[in-house]
Amino acid sequence: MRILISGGAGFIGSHLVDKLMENEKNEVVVADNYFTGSKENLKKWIGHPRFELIRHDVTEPLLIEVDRIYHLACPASPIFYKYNPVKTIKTNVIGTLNMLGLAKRVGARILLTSTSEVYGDPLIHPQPESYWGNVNPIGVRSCYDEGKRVAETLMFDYHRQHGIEIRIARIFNTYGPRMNIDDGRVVSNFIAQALRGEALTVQKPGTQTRSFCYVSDMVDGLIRLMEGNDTGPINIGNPGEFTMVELAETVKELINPSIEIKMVENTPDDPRQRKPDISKAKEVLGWEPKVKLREGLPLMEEDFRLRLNVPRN
Ligand SMILES: O=c1ccn([C@@H]2O[C@H](COP(=O)(O)OP(=O)(O)O[C@H]3OC[C@@H](O)[C@H](O)[C@H]3O)[C@@H](O)[C@H]2O)c(=O)[nH]1
Repeated sequence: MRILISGGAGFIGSHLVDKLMENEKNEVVVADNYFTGSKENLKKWIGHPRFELIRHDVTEPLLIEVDRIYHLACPASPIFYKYNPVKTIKTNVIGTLNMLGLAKRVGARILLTSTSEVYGDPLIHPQPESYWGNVNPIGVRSCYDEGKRVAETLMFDYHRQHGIEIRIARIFNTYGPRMNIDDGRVVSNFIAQALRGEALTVQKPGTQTRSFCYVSDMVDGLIRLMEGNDTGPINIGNPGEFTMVELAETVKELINPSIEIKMVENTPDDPRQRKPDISKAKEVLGWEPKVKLREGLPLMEEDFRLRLNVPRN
């Protein structure tokens, strides 16, 4: 099978490449513009006969013969997606149109990685796929959450109008090795701060919650969804829910007990609670996450120690 991964040089994308390359029948093509992804994440595959890496921005059309498209391309960290919001919404809308156009032309099945952010600041907890969400259409996060909502709409319209085979995953907060050190998301920030001996920056009020999924579980869920029979949307996330203060305390305990935890200002529209209802993923995909936060954090710590050159004492 020939498989295209848009955004495949990102941290989730590159773990997906590793998993798909294990199957000798797969050929993998990655298209990435390297805005947040990097060649470094794929260096072990460069030159491999079943692997190809293209510098490509999904807001431009791509002509290529493939059987499967994993459409991941889009900056995912709030700092990066808010940096150039017009570009973010173009990536979600024009990028998804281009990927759907390609799927239509070559008859490929396409999977969109949507997001838990489609639920906005949710009024239902935990969030099932049937919940329509509580999203601010004109806020600073809208380029991403409304962008992904339009991307989901486009997927279903191409499915209904043109019979394209679609799959939609709603990804909840994901972490693991190869995240950018300066990614800006909370787990990578806290681990980098703990290793550098800096205070952990908990954004106020600190009682907001997130549920963190380790990247290998995420990749397993995405492949099951692609190869299964259900269009989705399906939540893929770990239901273990933590406040940001609890997360900071856990990182402090596991990585550097001598650091401080300080409260800092937050950004607008930060969702107050988030936890996936994964009953559909269990039932339809036979999927549930295996790696607990206390197991995943040390794996990420190892990777960050190497890249930050902070050896264990
Ligand atoms: O240094 C920090 C960074 C973040 N935070 C807090 O940690 C929480 C999580 O923030 P992150 O930036 O890691 O991620 P968010 O949950 O806001 O968004 C993420 O959600 C799901 C994914 O689909 C998206 O890729 C991403 O947008 C927020 O409440 C934020 O205020 C801190 O307390 N300190």
